[in-house]
Amino acid sequence: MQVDASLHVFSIPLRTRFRGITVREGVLLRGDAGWGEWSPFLEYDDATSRPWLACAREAADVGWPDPLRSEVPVNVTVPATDPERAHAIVLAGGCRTAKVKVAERGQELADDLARVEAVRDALGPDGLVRVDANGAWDVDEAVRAIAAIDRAAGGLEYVEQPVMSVEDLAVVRRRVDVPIAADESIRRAEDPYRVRDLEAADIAVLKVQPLGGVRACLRIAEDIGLPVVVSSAVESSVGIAAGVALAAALPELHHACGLATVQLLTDDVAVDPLLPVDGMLPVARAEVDDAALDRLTAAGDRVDHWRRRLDAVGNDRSS
Ligand SMILES: O=C(O)CCC(=O)C1=CC=C[C@@H](O)[C@@H]1C(=O)O
Ligand SMILES: [Mg+2]
Repeated sequence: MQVDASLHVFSIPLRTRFRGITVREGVLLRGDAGWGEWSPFLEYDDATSRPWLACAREAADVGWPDPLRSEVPVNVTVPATDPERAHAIVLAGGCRTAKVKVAERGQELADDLARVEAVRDALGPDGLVRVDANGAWDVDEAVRAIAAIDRAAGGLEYVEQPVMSVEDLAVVRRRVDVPIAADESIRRAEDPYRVRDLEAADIAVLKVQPLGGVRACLRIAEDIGLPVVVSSAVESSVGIAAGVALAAALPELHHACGLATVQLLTDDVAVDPLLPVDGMLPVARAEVDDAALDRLTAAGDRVDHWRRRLDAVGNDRSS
């Protein structure tokens, strides 16, 4: 049993391995405005994890700006899995846009081509296919792979972070016809605005936890001057609600968002999990389900781990 009822450590297995993880852990914090989620990935250091905490505190203590829309279009997220599974995930997802992971370590370009072909087959000709390489290619690999994947997909909406550095991103953007989206070049960069200054991307992917919350992201969206795709960090519905709040408060939203990732989890902490209906998520806070909290409570040593981590990040004032 946990002592502090306003703090809860959860552990939820994933359906399919995603970004190297099979279980999602994090902390739910309750404040005057409701629940917030703090779930920096396990390998992140204290400084990297601090904006994630600002996002959780905004949710718990203050709440979010008023929404400008009542629902948000989303993509189904397809892990770097085999074509049959990718096909089934897209069919089950019920979305018109699919985001497909490519360039996974240990796989070949042929694996990516087979996966995007299967995704296109499942979506039909009118759906949109986008891919995310998480910066795994060098410039020449990216140029070759993007052309091949674009053909296999029957046309790509965009490619997210094909190469890691923002300088290389700018070079790739000038050598391919497919639009470029920046993710790590914004959320992991010392200066997110170099993407704008180097004209390195056509689209900005914004994630509320790594970038410090809804208000912080609204400022970035305004200053960066690019169309925005709000994407998740594979949170429970409590964390996803913050991303939905950002997508709902953006003055303009032209693309589906990467916020349907509760589908990647085997369970959730909410009474009504934030799952898409006809490719749309409702703009709503997640109501936490006490029975789910009990069911999904992390083991004692993991609770201790997260409490220590929270103390370190909360008390560290070095930046
Ligand atoms: O954007 C989506 O469809 C889902 C979220 C997603 O892809 C990611 C969430 C968290 C970590 C990342 O590896 C990954 C991404 O790079 O965008
Ligand atoms: Mg990405």
